Amino acid sequence: MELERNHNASVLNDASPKNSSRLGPHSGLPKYPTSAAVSSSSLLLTIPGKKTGLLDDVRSTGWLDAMKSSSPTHMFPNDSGTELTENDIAYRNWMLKYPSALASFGKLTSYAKDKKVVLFLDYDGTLSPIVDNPDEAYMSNNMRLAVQNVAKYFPTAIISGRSRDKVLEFVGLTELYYAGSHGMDIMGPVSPSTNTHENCVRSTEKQGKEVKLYQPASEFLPMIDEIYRSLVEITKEIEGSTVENNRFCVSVHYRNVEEKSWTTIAELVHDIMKNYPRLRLTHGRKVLEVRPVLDWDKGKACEFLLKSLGYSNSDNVLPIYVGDDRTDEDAFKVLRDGNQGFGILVSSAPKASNAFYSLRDPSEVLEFLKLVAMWKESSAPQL
Ligand SMILES: O=P(O)(O)OC[C@H]1O[C@H](O[C@H]2O[C@H](CO)[C@@H](O)[C@H](O)[C@H]2O)[C@H](O)[C@@H](O)[C@@H]1O
Repeated sequence: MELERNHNASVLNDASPKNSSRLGPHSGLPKYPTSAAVSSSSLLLTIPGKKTGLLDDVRSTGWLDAMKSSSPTHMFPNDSGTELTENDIAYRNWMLKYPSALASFGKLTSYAKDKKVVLFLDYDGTLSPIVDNPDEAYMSNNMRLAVQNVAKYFPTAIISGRSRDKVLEFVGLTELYYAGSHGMDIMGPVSPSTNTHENCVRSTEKQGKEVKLYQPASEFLPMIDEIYRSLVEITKEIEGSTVENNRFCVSVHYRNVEEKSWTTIAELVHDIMKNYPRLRLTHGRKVLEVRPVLDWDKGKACEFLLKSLGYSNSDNVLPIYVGDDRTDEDAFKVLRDGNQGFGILVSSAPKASNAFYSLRDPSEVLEFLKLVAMWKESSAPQL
């Protein structure tokens, strides 16, 4: 599995930022204009030529392996004093490399001293538990309150694979910044620093607030709508499958599909993708995600938002990104490579990551956010 290999290759030995000085695909006839004709051409990714046409590509390219491993079995370390299982031991060993952000909170606050903390939060599996029905992935009121509290003190952005409107509907907090469609639909602060970006426009959101909208994949909208309709059509006979239109990308869910039909679903999606060389496929948690071939992801979205906030190349900022999914790794990597903050991986199973710290599940994310707000409240100057 390519992603796993990449992560293993890029994970550093020292999981703590302490040693850091700052902190720390497809061919076929194109149906749409080629890169020369699109305004975001500088963001277009080059995808290696696809091997010619066999259906067993699905197996040879590792799609099925990736589908099977896309949502790891949950393992809960045994804290009750009884004998540890192999899984418990594996998780504990893994935590040596990715320490708990709760247990390491003192250390984290020492990095944050005299810096402006900026919080980036993924939605599904981070703020809301993973559930069978994507339309019912609600976050708890306690979580909402905790996010609202941290946002009083720190610029806070939600970075999700969902459409921006959908994630805003779930979160319901207008004081935050939002990046939907894996960062391809950003609603951020108005600032002159990002005005030079193409596809960047000022807008007024429903509550009258002036915001900046950045949608680097806007010319892909007709293509995304078209493939969404085709995916709905071809998967309609597969019991349990659902297709979600996330505006600039599409999710094909197979969480509720019997495992024996996964090959069929993979082959159907693979076949359709052959007609769309300008779209690519990534894997999430029991979901296949179709998105534009664009050099833009959650990591780029973080960089864009930091720049909009006036913090690019700043030593005085500590960005913290909390996420559970493979797509969050792009953001973890940006922070790690830039020595400019750290990622916190939400996972109850060991996995290679570019994050520095870990939290086990959304309930620990809640505790973490509460601690962050309490820390700020207790360190605020008394009037
Ligand atoms: O970036 P995220 O906010 O984590 O969004 C990633 C995908 O999340 C959703 O799917 C996942 O959560 C669902 C609800 O718990 C679950 O049923 C599904 O199996 C998971 O893959 C969302 O529905 C997708 O569109 C997002 O791309």
